[in-house]
Amino acid sequence: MASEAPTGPAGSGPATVGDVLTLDVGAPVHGGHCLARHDGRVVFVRHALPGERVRAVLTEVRRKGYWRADAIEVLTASPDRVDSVWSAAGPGGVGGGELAHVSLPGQLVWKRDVITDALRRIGRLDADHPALAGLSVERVPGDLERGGLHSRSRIELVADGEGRAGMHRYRSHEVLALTDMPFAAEPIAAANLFGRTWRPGATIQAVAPSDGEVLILVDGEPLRGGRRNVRERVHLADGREFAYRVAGGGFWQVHLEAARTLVGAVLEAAAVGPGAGVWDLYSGAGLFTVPLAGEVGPDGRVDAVEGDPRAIADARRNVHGLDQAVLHGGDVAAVLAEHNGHSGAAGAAPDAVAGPARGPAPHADVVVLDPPRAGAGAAVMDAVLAAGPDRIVYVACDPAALARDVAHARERGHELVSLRAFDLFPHTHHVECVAVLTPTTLG
Ligand SMILES: C[S@@+](CC[C@H](N)C(=O)[O-])C[C@H]1O[C@@H](n2cnc3c(N)ncnc32)[C@H](O)[C@@H]1O
Repeated sequence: MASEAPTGPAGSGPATVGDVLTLDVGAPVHGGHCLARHDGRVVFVRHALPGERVRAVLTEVRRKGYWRADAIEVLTASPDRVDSVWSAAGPGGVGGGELAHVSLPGQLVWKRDVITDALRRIGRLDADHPALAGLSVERVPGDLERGGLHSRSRIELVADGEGRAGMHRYRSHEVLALTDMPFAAEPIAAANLFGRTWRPGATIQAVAPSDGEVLILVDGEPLRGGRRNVRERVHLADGREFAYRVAGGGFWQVHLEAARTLVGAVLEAAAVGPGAGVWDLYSGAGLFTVPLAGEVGPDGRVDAVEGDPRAIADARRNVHGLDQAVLHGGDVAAVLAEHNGHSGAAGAAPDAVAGPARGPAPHADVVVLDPPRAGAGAAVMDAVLAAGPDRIVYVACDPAALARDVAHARERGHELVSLRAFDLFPHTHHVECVAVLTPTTLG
């Protein structure tokens, strides 16, 4: 049973999980929490908003570190507070809907503030850095009309001990059964995932591709047998269209509008023309590789590096007929380290799977990189800088990792010259950035 702990500066005794505190909530921080303090100690509070006063139950207590808490009662509400669009993701519920109690405009402000904070604190950008000055998080088409719901072409569920589809409780392995998943695209919502039983413990993946029927994989196997891949089509605003084969359980941008939005933003940021040399790192099934190969044309070259063999197999098919696209399978750091100091022709990059040369070309005019949440890291960033690009286009799903890599590049003579951010995960803390870095010695 929760107990009210004193909120004064002294004499509160050892705090324990379940204690309830009154907290004045401060700025949002990366991960979907807001910052508060209790007796000088940092408390990361979920389900709250900046400026609110809340009663919050402690969910994690570190003797010498920070605490975590869930807001369970709002004493003074922010104007951005709304009724949660997904109560199952509320206090004590599943993870993945940590901004469901925030208005859609408020979510954009929240995410902008988190990006700005990360780039100032971790990236060491000045408060008035031009890339931050005009930053606003862009909403993608359809989200306002749908209230930020039904935008995901992919969801993953887990069956509980009774075979009911659900998701993990936040920061727990416990599965909570659900009756729906309001972020799933309509074709997935219509697939009756919650109206049947599954093998207890099974992982259920549902994919609604832009071209074709919903695919359901249970522990990686197609529910009804047959195909494991889906077809995706990406239509750009200028009328161009690209087609892809993608492994059902493999990586593809999740929001219905994400692939189109990011390809458009990357092509604009990369600004490559015929004959250019491009590296496309963490290239997946070739979402950027295919259009970049079109931009550089037959006289250019796109070296794509990807570690997942399924994605590389799909990419090989997706770049069919584009001889200027050269695929390299393997860990990005290993492929680039192997290449370092070798010419493309003489290098021995691990598992070069297509094209005339065995390693990425030693020089790149533009490097596009789209790493996983952990970011690229120092070794990859050093290899990117060593390729001497005029532009680095960094697609980031984690503002803190982006900020670390930006700091590394800035210490080595590159500057962040533009930054866009897209809300591709409404009602969650996630946000996608497209950053451009250029050498300070240029121009
Ligand atoms: C965020 S996804 C981007 C994929 C692609 N750019 C897209 O937008 O569809 C990151 C990709 O990096 C790959 N990856 C993750 N870590 C890697 C590593 N160390 N080396 C090579 N590829 C890696 C994953 O398999 C995944 O395909």
